[in-house]
This record gives sequence, C-alpha cells and structure tokens, in this order.
Amino acid sequence: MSGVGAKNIFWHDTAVTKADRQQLNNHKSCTVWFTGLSGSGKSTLANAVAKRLHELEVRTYVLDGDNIRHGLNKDLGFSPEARTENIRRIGEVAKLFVDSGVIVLTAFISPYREDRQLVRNLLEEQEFIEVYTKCTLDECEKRDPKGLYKKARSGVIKEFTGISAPYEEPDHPEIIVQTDTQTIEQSVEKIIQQLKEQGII
Ligand SMILES: Nc1ncnc2c1ncn2[C@@H]1O[C@H](COP(=O)(O)OS(=O)(=O)O)[C@@H](OP(=O)(O)O)[C@H]1O
Ligand SMILES: Nc1ncnc2c1ncn2[C@@H]1O[C@H](COP(=O)(O)OP(=O)(O)O)[C@@H](O)[C@H]1O
Repeated sequence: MSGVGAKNIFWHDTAVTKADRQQLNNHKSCTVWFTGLSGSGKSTLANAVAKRLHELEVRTYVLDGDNIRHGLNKDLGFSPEARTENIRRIGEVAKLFVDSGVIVLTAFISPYREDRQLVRNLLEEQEFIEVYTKCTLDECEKRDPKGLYKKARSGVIKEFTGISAPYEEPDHPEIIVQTDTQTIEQSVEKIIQQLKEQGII
C-alpha cells in the first residue's frame, strides 16, 4: 500500500470553507478520539456525548470500530500493520468530518501511540481531543459485552488487545475517564466541559 497515486494530483481549494461552515453551525469542529481496551466504554461514551451535544443543537457524527470494519475497512484484520492502516484511514475520514464542520466522535481501540500521534498531526492543534477510557483489564473482561475476551482466553481469537496483543496507554491525553469508577454521566460531563473550555461549543 504505497502512496504512488499522489503523482499529478492537485489540491483544489473549496468555495465554502471550514470556517464558513463552522459559522453557519454556530460551533467549531473537532475530533473527540476515544481510545482504550475493548469493553472500556468507548462506544457507550461516544454515543452518550453525541446525544448530549445533539440536544445542545451541535452537529455530530460517531465513527465506531465495529461499524467501520463492516464497510470502509472490511479488508483489514488485527495484525499491527492492519491496525495502523485502520487508524490511518479513520484519521483521514475524521479530518474530512472536521473540515465539514462537525464534531466527530471516534471509538477505536487504536492501541499504538504512534498511530494516534499520526492522527493528531493530521489535524490542527485544538482539533484533536484524546479521551482515554481507562478501565482495568479485569473489569473489561468481567463486562465482556460481546463475549470476545472469553474467546481470546480460549485461543479462538488471536492477537486480542490486552490478552495477546499490546495496548499502549496515552502519555498526555486531553481527558482521562476512569470508567470502572466514574459513572457514564460523570464522564460525559467531563468531556462536555472540556469542549466548552476549548471554546468548541
Ligand atoms: N483481535 C482483536 N483485538 C481487538 N478487538 C477485536 C479483535 N477481533 C475483533 N475485535 C473487535 O473489533 C473491535 C476493535 O476494532 P478497532 O477498529 O477499534 O481496533 S483497532 O483500533 O484497529 O485496534 C473491537 O471492538 P470494541 O470492543 O468496541 O473495542 C472488537 O469488537
Ligand atoms: N461507567 C461506565 N462507562 C462506560 N461504560 C460502562 C460504564 N459502566 C458500565 N459500562 C458498560 O460497559 C460496556 C462498555 O462497552 P462498549 O461501550 O461497547 O466498550 P468499547 O466500545 O470500549 O468496546 C457497556 O456495556 C456499558 O454499558
């Protein structure tokens, strides 16, 4: 997968800009990037925050690992290289959503620091808000909402994050939500507060 397609391609500026769209929407746009173990609450919180924002008349879109892997990224597995490509593509998609003036909430394990940094670098400062859904492996395994940990423990699923594949914790995430001790409402509130403090909403 090399970048050979970039030859003889020219960038077009658009007549309507990101700033124009943000003005029309009455709020700024950004990526709220959830990262954490399977079952740590990424999807739950991305959707809960989106719901809250929608009620506040803010335009949102949720990109979820499971859904994207049914379509755009259905050719990718879970090797380190496939995960890197998964996150690279999602980063580019998130950037398009930010350009469209929307707050995009992404729920991907995104286990590698370097891959998350790559996405951060794609966006402007302030446009990438990393939320670490911190939860002990023990608790995630107890929750096991899809029965995947059980399969990973028995060896049916290989390269499973936290069991047989690595998860690299963020060094300096904008937000940490401790989902095994904080309630969903507390986590949502913390994220909404950050968006307000950054002047996004
Ligand atoms: N081997 C392995 N490791 C981790 N996860 C697995 C695996 N196989 C399938 N699944 C399911 O796929 C979801 C993770 O997809 P992501 O795109 O978020 O993964 S990654 O960011 O590329 O690491 C993940 O979803 P979440 O539980 O919502 O995190 C699982 O449902
Ligand atoms: N405080 C909490 N924050 C987030 N999720 C929680 C919390 N307490 C319990 N849960 C449950 O944990 C599970 C997390 O699953 P999910 O959101 O699919 O995680 P992920 O997207 O990280 O795999 C859900 O069933 C959710 O209801």
